[in-house]
Amino acid sequence: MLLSDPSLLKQQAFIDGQWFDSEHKFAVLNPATAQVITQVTDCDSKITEKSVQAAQRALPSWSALTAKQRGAILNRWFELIMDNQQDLATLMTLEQGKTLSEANGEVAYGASFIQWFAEEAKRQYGEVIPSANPNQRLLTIRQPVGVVAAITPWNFPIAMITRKAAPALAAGCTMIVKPSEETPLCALALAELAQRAGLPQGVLNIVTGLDSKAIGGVLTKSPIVRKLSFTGSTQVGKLLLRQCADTVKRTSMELGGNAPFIVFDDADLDEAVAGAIASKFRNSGQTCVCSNRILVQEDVYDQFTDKLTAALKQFKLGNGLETGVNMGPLINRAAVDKVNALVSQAISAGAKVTTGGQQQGDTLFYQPTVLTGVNAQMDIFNNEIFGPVAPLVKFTDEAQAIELANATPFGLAAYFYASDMSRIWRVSEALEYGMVGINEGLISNEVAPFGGIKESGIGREGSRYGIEEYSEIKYLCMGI
Ligand SMILES: NC(=O)c1ccc[n+]([C@@H]2O[C@H](COP(=O)([O-])OP(=O)(O)OC[C@H]3O[C@@H](n4cnc5c(N)ncnc54)[C@H](O)[C@@H]3O)[C@@H](O)[C@H]2O)c1
Ligand SMILES: O=C[C@H](O)CS(=O)(=O)O
Repeated sequence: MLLSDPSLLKQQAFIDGQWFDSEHKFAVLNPATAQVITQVTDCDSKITEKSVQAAQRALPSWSALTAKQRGAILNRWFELIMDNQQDLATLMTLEQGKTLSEANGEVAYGASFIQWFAEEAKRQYGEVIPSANPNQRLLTIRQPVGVVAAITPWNFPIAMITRKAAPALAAGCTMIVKPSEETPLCALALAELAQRAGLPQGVLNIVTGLDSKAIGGVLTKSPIVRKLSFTGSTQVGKLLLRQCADTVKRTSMELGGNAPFIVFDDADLDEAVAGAIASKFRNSGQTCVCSNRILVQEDVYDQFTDKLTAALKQFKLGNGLETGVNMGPLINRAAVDKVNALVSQAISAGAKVTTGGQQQGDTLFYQPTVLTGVNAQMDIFNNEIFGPVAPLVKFTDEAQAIELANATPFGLAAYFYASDMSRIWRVSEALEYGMVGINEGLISNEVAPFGGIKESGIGREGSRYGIEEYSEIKYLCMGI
């Protein structure tokens, strides 16, 4: 085994502080080799119901702790995650495929949310409101939402869980997490370290299973669950929003993206190429904030294309465990098929390949690819690629760039490179997105509000706003 602490490899669900087995299991595959890593408990609706009951039982005592007491346990969890960073990164590369260096980065990024919200817990202030009635005194207090369910994706198997669990637990909530069936191992290892940190039983529960519809059905229909925090595709997000309506749950939705990356004629082209590579090819193009359409002003289009193509020809595709590999495989066959279909349709509609454009044999590896001559009528312009393909679109002026950038139902992240300050203000304000990178391709961190508008989501994660998603404001009116 590749782990220095093999006990971090867990195969059972984590419910009510116990490792929970069942007769049914499912295989976790290594996308780089197609080999089975291990088998994991396949939870059904009944087991999911047990996790909801466990979270409900744990709520009174957990929420009764002071914020400082909860923060101390979260800080210990943070320390244990960082102490075991290498093993967690190895587990991540094995089950998700990203390179070890990216996996190490994600472990630290994921842990940073726990460190941040361990402190934010202590700053959940209420307020005294000047009364208009001399016989009344008015104030507010903050209280935890209660039992929270989280459903998370495979592309960031640690960070997408801690970005929810950290603020929820800090606020005094208890949580049931259903990780992606593609990447349950990191979630279970997080639970093991939470238990070592002293997190009381039932506060955090991990329900692993193939039947996400059944598990999600229990979590969305239970009146005990007061909030659903979902990260995943817009299609599933819409479904879950509908399912939450019957019990009027609070929701946080971190959904799909279709990020424009605009290169104006006054951009530093070398900086723009570096930013495009960082925002497009991270995690093999499988992030919600990946550049999905690269819009380049006509005067610099050919120069930018040549620079980007030359840089990508240096990329080394391979098993993320190997040193020197820049990019790993896609997560599964469906992901490769989707990228193949989008590239084929673009080429048939007139796009040209300057590098890549091929799946590597019958594997899950797809070459880093640049397409030129892409237009807004192509499927690749209007769909989230979720793969290592950079479609280049030529534009004439600023107004056309903004129109093209805003021409999708999504509004998560956008990027642009320019040097004129008036343009930077105009474009920043005109882009219909929750987050904008200006001369920067990597924008995610624990201190800033992460989230989208339109069909990219509801709410924010990280930052001082992230904990508000897990607390309720109670108004107290005191007659005197
Ligand atoms: N906005 C963000 O912060 C963010 C972050 C990461 C990923 N994403 C988005 O997630 C997508 C890729 O992740 P994915 O393939 O895991 O997404 P997905 O929507 O297929 O799955 C996400 C999670 O939902 C579960 N799920 C699927 N169908 C369900 C159902 N009917 N009921 C209950 N649960 C269900 C899955 O098992 C998984 O745990 C992309 O669209 C990406 O943009 C968004
Ligand atoms: O896939 C979306 C995640 O939120 C990625 S990150 O937060 O930008 O690392």
